[in-house]
Amino acid sequence: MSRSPSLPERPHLDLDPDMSDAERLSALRQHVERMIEVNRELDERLESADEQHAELVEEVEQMKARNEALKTASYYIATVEELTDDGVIIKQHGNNQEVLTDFAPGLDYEAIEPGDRVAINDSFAVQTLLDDETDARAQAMEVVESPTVTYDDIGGIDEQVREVREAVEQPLENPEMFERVGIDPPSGVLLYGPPGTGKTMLAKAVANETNASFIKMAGSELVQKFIGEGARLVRDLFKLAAEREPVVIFIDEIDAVASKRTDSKTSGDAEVQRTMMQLLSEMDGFDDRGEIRIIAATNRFDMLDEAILRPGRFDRLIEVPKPAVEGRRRILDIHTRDMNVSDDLDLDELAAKLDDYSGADIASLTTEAGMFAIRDERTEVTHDDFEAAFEKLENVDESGTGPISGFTDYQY
Ligand SMILES: Nc1ncnc2c1ncn2[C@@H]1O[C@H](COP(=O)(O)OP(=O)(O)OP(=O)(O)O)[C@@H](O)[C@H]1O
Repeated sequence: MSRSPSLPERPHLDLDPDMSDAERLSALRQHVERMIEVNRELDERLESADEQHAELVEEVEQMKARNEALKTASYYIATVEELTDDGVIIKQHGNNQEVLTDFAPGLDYEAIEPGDRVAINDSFAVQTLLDDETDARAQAMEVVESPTVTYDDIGGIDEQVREVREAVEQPLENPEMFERVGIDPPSGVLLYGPPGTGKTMLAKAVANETNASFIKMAGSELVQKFIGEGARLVRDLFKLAAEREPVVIFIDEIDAVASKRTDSKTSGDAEVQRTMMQLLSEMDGFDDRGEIRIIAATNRFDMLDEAILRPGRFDRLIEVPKPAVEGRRRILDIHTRDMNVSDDLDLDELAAKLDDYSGADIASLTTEAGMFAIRDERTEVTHDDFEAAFEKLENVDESGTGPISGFTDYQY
């Protein structure tokens, strides 16, 4: 907005004592005329300032309304195809529907170009331009430069740790070994098993031990939260990985994007298919990708489309089960090692009774036991606290509202 020019100068009346009456009269007349002129100029300025004020008030109202709308509504994502005199042509992601529409009031349409991604509302009006920082890419992926989880933090699944190290660590650290032997390293590793058994930990630990970055993407989010963007995000995921080598890509809940084909032809299914095809094509072009290893996880092995299990894709399958009693004992050890526990704590006894508990369940149990001590204003956690925590979690489970991940339904 341009600044207003300075105000007109106030007229000055200069009367010389030697002036004749006629001269005085003429000077006064001129002064009055000049005053009228300045007054008129000021009136005009005032009017235009009023107009500007009204415009600004309207703009603020529009911004407020847009802000509110942005805060409350959920939008669809579209790409701008063309800006025409009649409006803007956009193509909605997901269903590829092309629509001639308009911009919401107050949107700076000059900043928008074909190819830009925008958010549109139910009536297709363009609500906002999505810039790279608010981009779904940033939200959909968790990037950890150097994860801190180590193999020592993982209990009860030593054999799985060994297999993952062999499939992921060796190709990253010792690629020439595979060349010399003349075999391709396993392409992708698929960890399957019930929730909360340490699959994510395992992927993070292997990234940590190989000094690789860790990029996580959740399959369920791809299809539920970033509707219409799945394929693009998968492409972005591999692009980002290539920028960050060495890197471990972790795709959690891969069943959400790679489940068996269903017969229905809904656009949702087509979208999931597109996302999976993109994933497969990225994996097929994987050989020459250098130091990128890919690990996926699922609780629903039975749901997976066989296409993703073919050689060159997820060709190393590792089952991560719930821990047996020795595993539970080890996990209890790990989760109590930084706790201030009393001498009476009998972890063997606890491990024996935590039948069907996952690692995540055991982690909740130890936190819960600590909470009992805190409630009693004690700093030492006793065996009874663990018993009380156990009772509580068992009851929560019976009422069906529990936080216990291992007790959720799964098939694998
Ligand atoms: N084997 C284990 N050893 C030690 N802690 C474990 C183990 N498994 C799970 N945990 C605890 O449970 C938490 C969740 O585990 P994690 O996210 O690795 O499970 P997951 O198998 O990836 O689960 P989901 O299938 O639900 O994604 C961990 O942060 C850790 O505290």
